[in-house]
Amino acid sequence: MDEQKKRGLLIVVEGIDGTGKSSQVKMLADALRSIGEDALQDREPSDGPFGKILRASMTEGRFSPDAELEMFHKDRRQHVNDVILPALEAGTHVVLDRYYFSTMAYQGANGFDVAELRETNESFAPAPDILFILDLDVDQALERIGTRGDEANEFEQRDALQFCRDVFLSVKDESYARVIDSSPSIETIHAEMLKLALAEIH
Ligand SMILES: Nc1ncnc2c1ncn2[C@@H]1O[C@H](COP(=O)(O)OP(=O)(O)O)[C@@H](O)[C@H]1O
Ligand SMILES: Cc1cn([C@H]2C[C@H](O)[C@@H](COP(=O)(O)OP(=O)(O)O)O2)c(=O)[nH]c1=O
Repeated sequence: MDEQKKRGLLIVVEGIDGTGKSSQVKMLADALRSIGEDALQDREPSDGPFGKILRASMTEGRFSPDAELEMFHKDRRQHVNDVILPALEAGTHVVLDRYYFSTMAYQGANGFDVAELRETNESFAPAPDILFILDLDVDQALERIGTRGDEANEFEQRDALQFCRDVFLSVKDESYARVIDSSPSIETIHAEMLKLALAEIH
């Protein structure tokens, strides 16, 4: 009997802007493929139709908070059904840059109830097999993304990012969560994440 193909792992990378998510997701997916694992690198907002609308709105003008939240949920439903679940069932690991924890954080900072956001998302989106929480002091993160905007904008941005950092850390005790200090070098962080991912895969 041919061996049942093992289901892929959903590996999620979260953290505030500037913690190194995009860098780490690419390095981890590349490293897994280099050792013969099937791995898909992906992101939310996704590259699907609703994700494209959301990304365009970041520069062309934001939706109202309610409309934006609905669009994130539409994007995630389509992404889960058409991309994530099929890949996992085919035995492919999905290494994801942002997921519903970012909804809890950023739409939570926008006034929505964080617990409700989690409940709504977990009613249709599978929990991750591993969640890497890239953690970094907000001021260090702002240094990295180089946005030293005008004073008012900076305080507002800093407060929102602190709220987001606290939301990400609020799930650190879940069995699938791994908090990663993001102040060391990119290579040091990558080595730690790869080791933790391989421990779950094998
Ligand atoms: N561990 C790190 N140490 C120093 N700089 C980093 C580190 N990780 C990422 N960076 C830099 O910070 C910036 C944001 O990285 P990026 O991967 O885009 O983060 P994110 O996707 O979380 O916003 C980039 O210029 C990147 O080179
Ligand atoms: C996935 C997701 C992202 N976002 C926000 C976080 C980012 O500011 C923005 C775009 O995501 P992204 O392209 O990852 O921006 P960045 O490179 O700055 O991380 O969308 C939400 O507000 N809610 C969500 O559910």
